Amino acid sequence: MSFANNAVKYPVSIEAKDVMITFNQKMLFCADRLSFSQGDVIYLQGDNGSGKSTLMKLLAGLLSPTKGQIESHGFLPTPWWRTQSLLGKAVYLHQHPYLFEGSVKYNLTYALAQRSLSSEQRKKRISQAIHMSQLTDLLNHHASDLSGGERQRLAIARAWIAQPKLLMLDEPISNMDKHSQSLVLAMINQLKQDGTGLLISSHQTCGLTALCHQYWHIKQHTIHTSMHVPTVEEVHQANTTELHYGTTN
Ligand SMILES: Nc1ncnc2c1ncn2[C@@H]1O[C@H](COP(=O)(O)OP(=O)(O)OP(=O)(O)O)[C@@H](O)[C@H]1O
Repeated sequence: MSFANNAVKYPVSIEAKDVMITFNQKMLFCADRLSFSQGDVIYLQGDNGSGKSTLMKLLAGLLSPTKGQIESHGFLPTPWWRTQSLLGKAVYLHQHPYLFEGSVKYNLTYALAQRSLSSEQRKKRISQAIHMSQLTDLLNHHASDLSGGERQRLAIARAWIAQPKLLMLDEPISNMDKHSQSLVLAMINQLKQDGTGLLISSHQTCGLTALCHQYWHIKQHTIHTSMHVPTVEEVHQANTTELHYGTTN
């Protein structure tokens, strides 16, 4: 695996230990140990309401666990003025992504504003993203005028440009037709090649989940981890069994 574009000496990681989260006195989920590192590509699965988005928010530092610790390793020291030390480390891309007020072009160029790249590199990366996401015809459109699928495509193109070390994608291909899905898949695959750690939630087992080599499953309020990612056939088989016989465990 190459970390060429994410030039770091040590891969970064976020670790959760003995975490539990409750809402209104009811436990949503617990987990003994979760480790999300640069280079990992993890498929996160769970029924609606099982807590996939909540887990991503915990790892991004947007929420705190009711019990347990979430630690980051290998990142630059947190600035003194930041009270929540996890914020800004693992980037969380919401399934209904927030876009900046302004054009598609502005959204894509702003992503690189804080990175120390030469203007030549900056231009190259932006034009590559525009090409990969096929947003050329929409560049001057206002981001708020885009369709749901286009918004997601733009948000992923923006993340591709910014190239975070750890990126969590919440249902990145929901709302998308096959063509958009394949564009997004290519961008995510390239992030994977560049060593970005990816945690991807999806309801479908598909080309996207086939990129993953770890599996986190939220089932019965517990997060189970495995190095085996279920195939489309295995998921189909499990669903058919549950439909016929009900869930037994
Ligand atoms: N801040 C909160 N306060 C109270 N309950 C919350 C809060 N955030 C989430 N929940 C509840 O926690 C449960 C899990 O929500 P979450 O969005 O994490 O599930 P999910 O697995 O991502 O669902 P989906 O697949 O439908 O997107 C839901 O029942 C939700 O209503």
